[in-house]
Amino acid sequence: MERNTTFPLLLGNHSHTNSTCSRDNILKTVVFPVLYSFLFLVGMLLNGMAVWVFFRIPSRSHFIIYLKNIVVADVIMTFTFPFKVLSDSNMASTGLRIFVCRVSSVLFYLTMYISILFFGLISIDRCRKTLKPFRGTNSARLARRKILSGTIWTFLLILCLPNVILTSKTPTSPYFKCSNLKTVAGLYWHEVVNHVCQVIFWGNLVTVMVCYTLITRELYRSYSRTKSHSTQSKRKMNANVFLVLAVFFVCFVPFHFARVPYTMSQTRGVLFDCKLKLFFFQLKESTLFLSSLNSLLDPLIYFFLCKSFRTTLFKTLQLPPGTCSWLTGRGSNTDTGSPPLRDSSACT
Ligand SMILES: Nc1ncnc2c1ncn2[C@@H]1O[C@H](COP(=O)(O)OP(=O)(O)O)[C@@H](O)[C@H]1O
Repeated sequence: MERNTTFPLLLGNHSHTNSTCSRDNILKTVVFPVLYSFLFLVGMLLNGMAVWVFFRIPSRSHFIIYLKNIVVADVIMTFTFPFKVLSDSNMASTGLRIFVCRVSSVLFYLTMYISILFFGLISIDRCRKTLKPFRGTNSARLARRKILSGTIWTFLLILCLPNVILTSKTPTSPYFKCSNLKTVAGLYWHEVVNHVCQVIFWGNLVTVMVCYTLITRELYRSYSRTKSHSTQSKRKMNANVFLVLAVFFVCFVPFHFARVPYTMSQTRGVLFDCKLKLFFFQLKESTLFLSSLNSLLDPLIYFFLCKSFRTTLFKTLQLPPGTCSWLTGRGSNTDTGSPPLRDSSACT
C-alpha cells in the first residue's frame, strides 16, 4: 500500500490503492460536481449582474471600493468551479488535473481570503459609519483605500505563488492528490500558507464580531431615541445588519475547523491511517463547498446592505425604487431620507 518511498513522512500513502480508502466515491465524483455546476451557473448570473451594476456606480465611498474588490474575487472564484467539476468527476485529463492543483485551486483559495479580508474591512467601515455617521471622505482617503486594496491583492498573490511554482512534480500514477505533486519545499510552504490563512480568518472573524456588536448597540440606541420607525422595520434592519455575520459564520467557520487536521494529514501523512485521511478529506470538501457558497451569497449582501446597488439595479431593470422594500426593511423614502439614522446600509 505504501508506494511512495521518496517522501514517506511528507506524502503519506497513496490511498487509491486501497479501495476502501479511495477518494473516488459518489460524494466526490457526482454530488459535489453537480452542486458546483449549480454554483457556477447561478454564481455567474448573480455575479455577472453585480459586476454590471458596480460598473455603473462610481467608487465614491470606502464601502463601494471594498465591495468592488469582493465582486472581482467572486467572479474569479466562480470561474474556477468548472475545472473542479471536471477534475473531481474524473472527466479531466491528467494535464487538466495538474492545472487544477497548480493554478485553479490556488486561485480559488486566493479569492476566498481576498473576500475574507475585505469583509473585515467592510465591518470596520460600517462600524465607523455607524458611530460617526457624518464623517465624510475625500479623494485622498479614497486613493488610500485603493492602494490598500492593491496591497492586499499583491500580498496574497505573493503568498500563494509558491504553491503554484512548487507543485512541480510529475505524477507517478494516474491517481494522484495535489500533495503528491509538491516538492518538499512545496509541502512546507503549503503548510505555512494554511497557518497564515488561519490567522487571517480568525483575525477577521473577531474584527467582524466586534464591529457588528458595536453597530447593533448603536442601532438600538438610535432607535430608542426615535419613535418614528415601526418595530417591524427595526427588526428587519437588524436582521440585515447580521447578514454579514451570518454569511461569515456559515461559509467560513466550518471550513477553518476542518482545514487544520486535513492539512496535517497532507503534510504528515504517516501519522494518519488512510480511513482517517479520507474522513478529513471529505470533511474538508464538504466545508469547502460551504465556503464556495459565499460567491453566491455575496450578491445578496450587496443587495441588502448597499443602497446604491439596489437603486442602480432597479433603475437598470426599470423597476420602481421602492421595489422589495418589504424585504430590505426600508421604503424608498427612508433610503434617501434625512439623515439616515446611523443606517449602516446607505453604502456611502
Ligand atoms: N490557503 C491556501 N492558499 C493558497 N493556496 C492553497 C491554500 N490551501 C491550499 N492551497 C493550494 O491549493 C491546491 C489544492 O490544495 P488542497 O485543497 O489542500 O488539495 P486537495 O485538492 O488535494 O485536497 C494546492 O496546490 C495547495 O497548495
